[in-house]
Amino acid sequence: MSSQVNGRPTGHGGTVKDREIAAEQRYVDIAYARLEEMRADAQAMIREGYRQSLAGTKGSLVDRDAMVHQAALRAQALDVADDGLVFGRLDLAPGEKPSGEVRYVGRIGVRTSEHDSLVIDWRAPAAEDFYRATPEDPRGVVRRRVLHSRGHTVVDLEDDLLDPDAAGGMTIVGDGAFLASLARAREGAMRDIVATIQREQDEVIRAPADGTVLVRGAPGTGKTAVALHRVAYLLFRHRRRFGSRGVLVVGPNRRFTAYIERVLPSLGEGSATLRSLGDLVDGVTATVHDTPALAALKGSETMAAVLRRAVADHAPGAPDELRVVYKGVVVSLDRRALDRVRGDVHRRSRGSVNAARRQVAEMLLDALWRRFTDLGGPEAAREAEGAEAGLWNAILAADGLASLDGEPGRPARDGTPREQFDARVREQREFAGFLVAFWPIRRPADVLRSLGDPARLRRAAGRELHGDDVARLASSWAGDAPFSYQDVALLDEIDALLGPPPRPARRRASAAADDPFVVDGVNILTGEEVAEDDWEPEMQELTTSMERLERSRRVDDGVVEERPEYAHIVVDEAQDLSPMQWRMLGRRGRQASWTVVEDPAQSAWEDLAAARTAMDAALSGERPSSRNRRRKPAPRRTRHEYELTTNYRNSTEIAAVSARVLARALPEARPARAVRSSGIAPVVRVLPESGLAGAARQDAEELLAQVEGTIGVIVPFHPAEAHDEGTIPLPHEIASARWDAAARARLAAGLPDRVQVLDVLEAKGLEFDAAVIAAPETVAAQSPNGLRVLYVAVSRATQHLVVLTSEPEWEGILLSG
Ligand SMILES: Nc1ncnc2c1ncn2[C@@H]1O[C@H](COP(=O)(O)OP(=O)(O)OP(=O)(O)O)[C@@H](O)[C@H]1O
Repeated sequence: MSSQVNGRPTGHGGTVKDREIAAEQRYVDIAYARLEEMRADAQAMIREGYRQSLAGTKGSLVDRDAMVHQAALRAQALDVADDGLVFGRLDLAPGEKPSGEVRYVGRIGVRTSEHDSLVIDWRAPAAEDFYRATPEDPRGVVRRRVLHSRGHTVVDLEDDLLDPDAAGGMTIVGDGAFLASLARAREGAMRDIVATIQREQDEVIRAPADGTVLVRGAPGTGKTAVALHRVAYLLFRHRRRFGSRGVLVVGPNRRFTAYIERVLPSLGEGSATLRSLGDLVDGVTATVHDTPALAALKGSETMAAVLRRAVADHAPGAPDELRVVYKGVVVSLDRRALDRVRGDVHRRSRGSVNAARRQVAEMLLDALWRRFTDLGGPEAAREAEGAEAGLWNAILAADGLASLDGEPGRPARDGTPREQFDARVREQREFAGFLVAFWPIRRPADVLRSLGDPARLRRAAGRELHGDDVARLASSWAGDAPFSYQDVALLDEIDALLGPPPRPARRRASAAADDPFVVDGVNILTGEEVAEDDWEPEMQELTTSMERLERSRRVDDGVVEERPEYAHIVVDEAQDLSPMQWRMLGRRGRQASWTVVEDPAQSAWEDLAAARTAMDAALSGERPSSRNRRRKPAPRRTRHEYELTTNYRNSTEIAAVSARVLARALPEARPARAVRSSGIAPVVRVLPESGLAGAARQDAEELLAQVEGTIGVIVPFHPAEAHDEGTIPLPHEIASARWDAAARARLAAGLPDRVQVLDVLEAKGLEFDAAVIAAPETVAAQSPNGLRVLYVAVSRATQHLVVLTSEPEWEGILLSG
């Protein structure tokens, strides 16, 4: 028999619950005392590592680095565990131990100095029952207890009785702390959920490490939370595999990555790389979104072929004639001849265009030699040479010296005529200058900007783009308009075509002596002076691969030299990725396993089928092709699919509003089940359009008094200003002009930080205690998938939802379906 209590007074020593809390506190104190000792050990190990480095041998340097690195990671994990170290307890049914075994679960594993377990790491197999046991399938667990702590202090408890028959006299304490924890105020940054992970979520977190895990679920079902906990799990269970090559987590925008960035460190995992789709390419940060129509164009796979042709076109400003003089004969290559050389090099060196200058030089020499022989050059040269030698011999004879032919040591006839020709041409300043201008090292950004010239873009477009599309695209890249989120994927595509520039040619002078392109100590292909001194790689200190990835080297002109590849990639909000964005991710994970989380019902992307095909290619490690020919399908990797069904974010009241929007956007889709009622009814107010912004501000101010946490004011999307030039705005674009950056800044002016004013695209993945949605009618009309975008907006709030509209029918749509 067990007794259920909700904090009933019990005379001495407070309530039953107080007594239980006090008992748990004693255990937690022991765990913290041990944690303190473990920390001291880690610090001692770091000191020992540095002491060894003073010994100074190369071997000890490596040992020292490894030791310090491991100890530093350990110390970091121990620090993280300091807050809420122990959060769970399992009482198992009596088995081998007559009274039943007790297991404590926490953020990290803690053992006594005799190696007995005090706390089990939440990711360890022995902790699985904590998340998986249910009354239907108790898995040997009689009671599951969640401990809520503040710092080192246990402040609350909540029990689940899973096996009443085995409970004996066990005390069960419970007052719905889990539901209460869902209603807590949101602080503007996502928190970990280790203490309350639910069974269906745990199955995803601990899913097999190979292949792809694909997770679907409606807003608020914990997809993001689960994906992040899975990263912590994978790094814990497969540290060698995932820790060395790294894990990449990709979110839709920077606001989102800022929102989730604390979760992994709070789980003790600081090593994963977190990037948004706008800053995946080093050196570029997207700040704007394109209009839906433009984004659809830029995101479509057609762009791959367009960019391939753009890269193969001549560089802006490239000379269209090459002239050299050899033995008095002028040899030149005209535009057609140069185009042939360029085309040949591009065909052979796709993916390493920037490093192909040597090939270009060799092919130019071939073409020049052919031209020279066509001109009858060798005979002319022989005559010129004969005349020249005769002249010299006459001068030498006058001085009583031997003739040139007899001079020892002078290889007057060094090499074949062709070799002599090449050597003389390479020495000419015109040739070296031409090479650099004809085959400059190109940066992806310059190539994309060059497509701001409609004539150039038209050449690259071939028959793949309509005239209007060419005009729209060109105007978006002209001048110094900021790069958009979709542009980042295009820059990565160009980068993949260009490849890295030639590696710095620091090589031994002896090797350089054999290189025909080193003329007078200068490499004419790179302009570098060749080092005189023997160069050997320095003794490099041991670094982790993460450090190497983060250092992914860049040369002065901004070309990315190495594109990191990861062992595991997590893609959040995957329903919004365009085919070109999938190609960008695919390049970073050819050997990777993947966790992909998505909600197709929240997709703003029109051509989902094309995005699916590109996703499949990326996930299977297929090398993207830019040709239209059929891809050779790569072997399909195992795919594990999951669906999350409970909405932990929205109150049932708000979930009902979002379900109505979903029913209009996608009648066949199923909303998730919300579990918590707030008793607060959503509000829809109808106002004249001109009053919407003012009312939104006023509502935000009033909500400040009603919620402790964050407030989101979500307004229609405003396309990048620069992209509007010269195009006639559509009716909904006129309306959206009211929500430009200046208008958003006015709306936010003077309000505290916990109020955020953001557009519907930025709101993806975020959540707030209260949300004010302005102009749903505009959001719905802004794109073919406008209703799905609105569905995202209305599903952001945990407690209060206020919608402001100028169209009276929206009141009915949102409140009564
Ligand atoms: N098991 C849980 N215990 C406590 N809170 C949870 C749990 N699962 C999810 N939550 C909370 O629910 C909220 C929604 O989670 P999350 O943002 O991961 O959902 P999502 O499915 O990614 O939503 P969206 O599709 O809107 O991006 C978060 O505040 C998260 O912390």
